[in-house]
Amino acid sequence: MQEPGVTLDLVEENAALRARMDYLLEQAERNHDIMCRHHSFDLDIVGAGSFPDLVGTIFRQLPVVSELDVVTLALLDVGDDIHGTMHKLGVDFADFPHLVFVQAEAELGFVPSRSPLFTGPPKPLLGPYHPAAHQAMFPHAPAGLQSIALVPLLRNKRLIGSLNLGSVDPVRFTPSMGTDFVEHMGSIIAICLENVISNEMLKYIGLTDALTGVYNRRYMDLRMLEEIARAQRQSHRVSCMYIDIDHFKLVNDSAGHQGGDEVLREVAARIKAELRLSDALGRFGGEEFVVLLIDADGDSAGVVAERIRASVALSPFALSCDASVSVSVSIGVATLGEIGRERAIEALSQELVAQADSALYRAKEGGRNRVVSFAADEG
Ligand SMILES: Nc1nc2c(ncn2[C@@H]2O[C@H](COP(=O)(O)OP(=O)(O)OP(=O)(O)O)[C@@H](O)[C@H]2O)c(=O)[nH]1
Repeated sequence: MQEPGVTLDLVEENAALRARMDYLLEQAERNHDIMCRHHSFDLDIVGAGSFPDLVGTIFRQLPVVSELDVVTLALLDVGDDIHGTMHKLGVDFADFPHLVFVQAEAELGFVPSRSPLFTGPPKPLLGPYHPAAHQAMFPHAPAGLQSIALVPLLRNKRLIGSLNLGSVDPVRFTPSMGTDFVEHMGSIIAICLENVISNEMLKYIGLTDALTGVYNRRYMDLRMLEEIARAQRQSHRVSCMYIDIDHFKLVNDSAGHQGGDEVLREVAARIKAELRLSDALGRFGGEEFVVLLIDADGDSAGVVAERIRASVALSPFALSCDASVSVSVSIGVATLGEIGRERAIEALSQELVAQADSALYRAKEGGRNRVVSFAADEG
């Protein structure tokens, strides 16, 4: 027969073990849950089809998945290439207040190793949040932000940015913590970022004219179909301008091919300066540009065309060879009338460009440096 004290000890021990097991089971379930959420987050970012889709997913999901109070991304963007290209592709950065662009590696805050023995890539920095040192990485830090992790984003051992995690919990990130998990997260995010950025750059190259930076003909053809379809749905007007530099051959002959290229770039810039953000400017080839004016009737298109003509003719073009050259443009304008639903969009698009081209022909015939609008009776 056992003594009563021994039985009591066993019961207590049993209860303690049971409580410990319940705790461990709860932890295991919680970890499993976190793992599943991270797995689904990984799948979502790997599947992101564009730059805004990727950064949007990171900013939306990561704070929830990792129970963080703030997540920011800093991208190393020497020469403003990434920011500039995304802007041209229509990314609205106001949608991403936690996205930071830095021009130099030093701004990311990773201290380069002073040890001659260790020259590896930077490691994550975990610890307390100090506004003076870290505010640039957290431009909209939540009140009471206490601890942070700055995780380097590396591709082929090259720093491309940092993933910055923040918590109001002072012990969420401490210098003594292991960094395997955040490094793993950083490496997946770095691959995804590099991937979408390269794809967006390729998309941009495929849609733009390398010399002037404006859209190319392929883009304009597609955009025209899109805009005419929209105009058909919303019953607004679409106008088109065909712009051709006058006697451009003479410009090339006098200023050389390089001087001619500079003139093409400057003409594109002067045209663009007169347009609304919603309008589209493309180079159709050689010295010809086409502008698509959204929600603009014939009269307002004529006014914009006249502004463009005047701005090109107003002042000579200063060239890098110290010479300057005076240039003018001729412009043909056409507007789609009531867009009946029975007409095919492709046919309407071709007709619009052909009418602007025909008006341009008249402008050239009429003496150049002028704007001519297509008249319906030209047929
Ligand atoms: N510099 C430069 N020249 C180009 C480029 N593409 C086409 N050209 C030149 O543009 C000129 C076009 O000449 P033309 O079509 O005869 O027309 P134009 O001299 O402008 O005369 P009009 O249009 O009748 O006023 C040619 O000399 C082409 O070589 C380019 O990318 N760069």
